[in-house]
Parts: sequence; C-alpha cells; structure tokens
Amino acid sequence: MKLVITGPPGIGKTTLVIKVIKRLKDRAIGFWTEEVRDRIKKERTGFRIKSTDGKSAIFASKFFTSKHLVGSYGVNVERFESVALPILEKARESKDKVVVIDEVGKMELFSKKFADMVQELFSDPKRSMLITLPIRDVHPLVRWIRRHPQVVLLELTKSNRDGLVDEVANLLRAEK
Ligand SMILES: Nc1ncnc2c1ncn2[C@@H]1O[C@H](COP(=O)(O)OP(=O)(O)OP(=O)(O)O)[C@@H](O)[C@H]1O
Repeated sequence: MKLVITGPPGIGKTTLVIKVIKRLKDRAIGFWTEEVRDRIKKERTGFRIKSTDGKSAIFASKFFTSKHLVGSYGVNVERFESVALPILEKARESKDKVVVIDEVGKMELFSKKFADMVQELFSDPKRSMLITLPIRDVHPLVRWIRRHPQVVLLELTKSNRDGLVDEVANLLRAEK
C-alpha cells in the first residue's frame, strides 16, 4: 500500500507520521522533518531531518547561505542527503518494512539523488510506504506521486487528524 498524506502547512502531517512510526515500531524505516525554533524568540529558524535510526541534521536555516532557497530558508542539500540517503538505502534492502518519508517537498527535492530514490521505491508495487506531500504540485515528482494508481490519498484536516493515527497504522500494519 502507498499511503499519501497531504494537507496545508502546519495541519499536523509530521505529528501524525511520528505517532504512526511509534505504533509500527521497527516495521517503520525512514525519516521525518521538523521545525527548529529559537529558544528565546520562539520564532522558526529552520528545519531538521530525523531518521528512524536516530540520526539528525539541521538542513535548512535562515542563517544558511545557499543557492537553494525556499522563502528565507537556505537549504543545505548535503546535510539533508547525509541523513536521508543512508536510511533510504537501508530501507531498499529491508523489503518487509514500511518506508516513511516526511516530506517529499520543495526543500527535499533539491536533492536529485533523493528524488530518484523516492521514485525507485515508489515504483516497486510490493513496497508499503507512508509519504507526506505538500498541498501543491511544487515539483513534477509530487504530481507523479499524487496521480500514481497505487496511491491512497488522505487529506489531513483538524477534524480527522486524531482519528487517522490508528487508521493509518492499522492499514500499514495489515500489509505483509
Ligand atoms: N492532532 C493534533 N492535535 C493538536 N495539535 C496538533 C496536532 N497535530 C499537530 N499539532 C500541532 O500543530 C503544529 C504543526 O504540526 P506539524 O508540524 O505536525 O504540521 P505539518 O503539517 O507537518 O507542518 P508542515 O507542513 O510545516 O511540515 C505543531 O505545533 C503541533 O504540535
């Protein structure tokens, strides 16, 4: 099964993914991205990637100089790849695991290697995946995933986000 969660920024996609990973325990392999906030001013300063094997890196920041910009955030593609690629390579070898990728968005897709890896994993019909996507088609791959015939697309809202945790975990757990 290919479960794809979409919804507007801040609706709770990452929160849902983290809860589902906890439910799936070691059946889940992959990564999620979360905000980095200034401890004193409380404002968002960037984004961090965290993998199921405990690695993490700040890969986008207001303080990074980069040719890859999303709004005021500079994206460090090498830092992103240093966490994302090893865990997805490991996932490729672990055929019975659910691959979790939060998210396939504009910042992440500056990495061509990441885009190729996502497409490869997604193209395996037997592969169970849980992916989050931005609401807009920010990249041809986002459009391709959204329209893939195997996809079950779930749009997250304030009213369904709590109930979907068990539903998503059960759907993925039921897969061999
Ligand atoms: N089910 C929930 N109940 C209450 N608060 C929630 C819930 N889900 C998320 N939140 C809160 O909403 C905020 C945004 O959540 P989260 O980062 O998961 O959203 P997101 O959709 O992944 O955002 P982005 O699109 O920026 O990645 C967080 O402060 C989180 O604590």
